[in-house]
Amino acid sequence: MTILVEQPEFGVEAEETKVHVDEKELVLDGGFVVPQINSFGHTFRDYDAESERRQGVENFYRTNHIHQTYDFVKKMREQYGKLDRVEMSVWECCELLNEVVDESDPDLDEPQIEHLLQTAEAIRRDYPDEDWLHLTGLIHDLGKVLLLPSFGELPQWAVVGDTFPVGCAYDESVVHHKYFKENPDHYNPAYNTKYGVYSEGCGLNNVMMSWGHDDYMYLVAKENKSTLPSAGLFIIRYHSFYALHRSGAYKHLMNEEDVENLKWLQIFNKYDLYSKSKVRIDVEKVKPYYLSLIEKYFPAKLKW
Ligand SMILES: O[C@H]1[C@H](O)[C@@H](O)[C@H](O)[C@@H](O)[C@H]1O
Ligand SMILES: [Fe+2]
Ligand SMILES: [Fe+2]
Repeated sequence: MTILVEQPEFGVEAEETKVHVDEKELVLDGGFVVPQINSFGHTFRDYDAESERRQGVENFYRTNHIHQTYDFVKKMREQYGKLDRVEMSVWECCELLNEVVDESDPDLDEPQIEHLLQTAEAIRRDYPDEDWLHLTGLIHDLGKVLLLPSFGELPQWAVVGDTFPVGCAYDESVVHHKYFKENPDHYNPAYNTKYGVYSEGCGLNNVMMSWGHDDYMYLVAKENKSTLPSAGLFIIRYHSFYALHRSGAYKHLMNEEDVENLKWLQIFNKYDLYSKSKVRIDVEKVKPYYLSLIEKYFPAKLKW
């Protein structure tokens, strides 16, 4: 089933999506209600709104932008590519996420497992036949376990937040862009031009993204031979790449397959972002369904 609304153009906020307008909220034809405000009374992804989370989120992005360099990402990819830390199932990993708090998110202070289930269940209601997309919703943020001791206890700036390419100029649409002025790559002529070390249409697969939960979870899914379709893996890998999927930056690096997959990512993003709420999901009730999907698309035990 398809959502019978036009997808917003790049850079156009969801409020402008052509849907039924009901004073405070928007109803997508599939049934999903896009709220106008988050749990803190602000519009979503408003990084300047005065709220209890604002300063912490800005500090987070400052450190993130200073430290995410080309060399750092290369090192992390090599290190984590070994997948030699933990062995466990996908569901065990979901349960671990209960311990995790994300300091980069202005819209959410609930335990992460709630967010996973809220995303997955909202997608399931509107796209009942796309079971791969339900599972993608459930697992897209599992990479945040990198914050936990057995996964190397990485600092928040190396795990969460929006992602962006390294090895070429940092685009102005990246949240709190000004802090890149403190990043050494910003002054390196090999890395600070539009293309940097890349070329027109080279494909995102050849681009190094800032290191975090997206790229890590993609690696885990791919190396453990998940049978999720390419769009599912793409969503996991680039769901935090707002500069691309919301602002349309870096499109010159995409190839044809990326263009196709981006359509699914933009659908997914609505559910990832706007399902964040205080409404709890009954974990035990939905667990059997998700266990059956995990069994369909993943081996019983994965290397992490
Ligand atoms: O703060 C959030 C959070 O870390 C999400 O998991 C990530 O996907 C978003 O891009 C980011 O804005
Ligand atoms: Fe995420
Ligand atoms: Fe998410």
